[in-house]
Amino acid sequence: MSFTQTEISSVRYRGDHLLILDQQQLPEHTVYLNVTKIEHVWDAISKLNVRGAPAIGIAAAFGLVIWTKQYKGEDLPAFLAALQKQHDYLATSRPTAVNLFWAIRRITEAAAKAESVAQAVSLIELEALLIQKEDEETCRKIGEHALSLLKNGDALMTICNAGGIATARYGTALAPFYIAKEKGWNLSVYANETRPVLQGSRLTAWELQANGIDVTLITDNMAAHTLKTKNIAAVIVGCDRVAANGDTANKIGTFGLALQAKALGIPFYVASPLSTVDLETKSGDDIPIEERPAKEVTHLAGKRIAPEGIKVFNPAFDVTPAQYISAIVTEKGIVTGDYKNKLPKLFQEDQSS
Ligand SMILES: CSC[C@@H](O)[C@@H](O)C(=O)COP(=O)(O)O
Repeated sequence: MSFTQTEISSVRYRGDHLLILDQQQLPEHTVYLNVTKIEHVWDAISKLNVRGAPAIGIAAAFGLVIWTKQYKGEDLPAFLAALQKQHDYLATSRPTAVNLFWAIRRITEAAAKAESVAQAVSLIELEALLIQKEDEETCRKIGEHALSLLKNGDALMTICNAGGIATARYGTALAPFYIAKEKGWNLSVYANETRPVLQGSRLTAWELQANGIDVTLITDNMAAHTLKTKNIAAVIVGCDRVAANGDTANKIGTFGLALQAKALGIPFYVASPLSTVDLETKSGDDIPIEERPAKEVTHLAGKRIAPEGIKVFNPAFDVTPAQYISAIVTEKGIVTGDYKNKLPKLFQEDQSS
């Protein structure tokens, strides 16, 4: 199967239903789930059919949209109270990626401006469409900024999937590869397979290969050796939540990569939309880390690979302390060091522009 960046779309809004690219079936099958109910959106987020911080936010926002389309009633306060309940319900689907909470809050805030239920429904739809459109623009800008840290011919390393299918388009950490290709540059990337659920091998390798980008797959325990021997210019990763002090939660294994990069003197970059920066979370210690079912560790492709009854620890994310992060690349530019003082300034500029 081959596609271009224009065709990649993790969430497609179709008025009364959503088409969600089922990322659990990739790379074997490219299947869109037909989603007609908010409960299905909750399930799709929780079961990783749609995953990646921005895509989770987009799916949740449209989940509220399809709920409004089924709502019967003309009383605005009752509608807003019911909307808040649906907001709170979706907020329980996954805990770490702050884009989920950011997006559904934007939806309830948009609805609060309405003077009738009909107007609220229309404002909610517009807001969800805007969140999706803005994310595409944001990702492109992140890609352009990230590229300014790189040069033609560089080899990089990444983990998990922070690509087009984790966002509206382009991705965050993978955006520079797409922009580089447009410019006729040659960037190559080593993708960590990303146990336990293999977003690196199933998604990143698939997405980049389908777009003609030079990608080499490695298992997670090959990272240090690869960094040391393959002349890697930088590690670039996405993120699920950046705390006010720059500590960053991303897919489990990211912290290990940051430590390895530091030990080898290789820059470690985090690609982050401002929607993933959470100034209300003071430090990495305050970021809730999702723990997922043991079966993700004890089984591979449905086959048991560990003894029955074994104890399992399965954190989905880890936190890289700010001191290991060479730069955070946002749509508003690149921030290096002193994140605590510099990150809030990006939001101030955001409001004045
Ligand atoms: C642009 S996506 C950024 C992050 O959400 C990504 O790196 C990641 O860790 C995703 O984890 P996942 O558990 O697959 O949702």
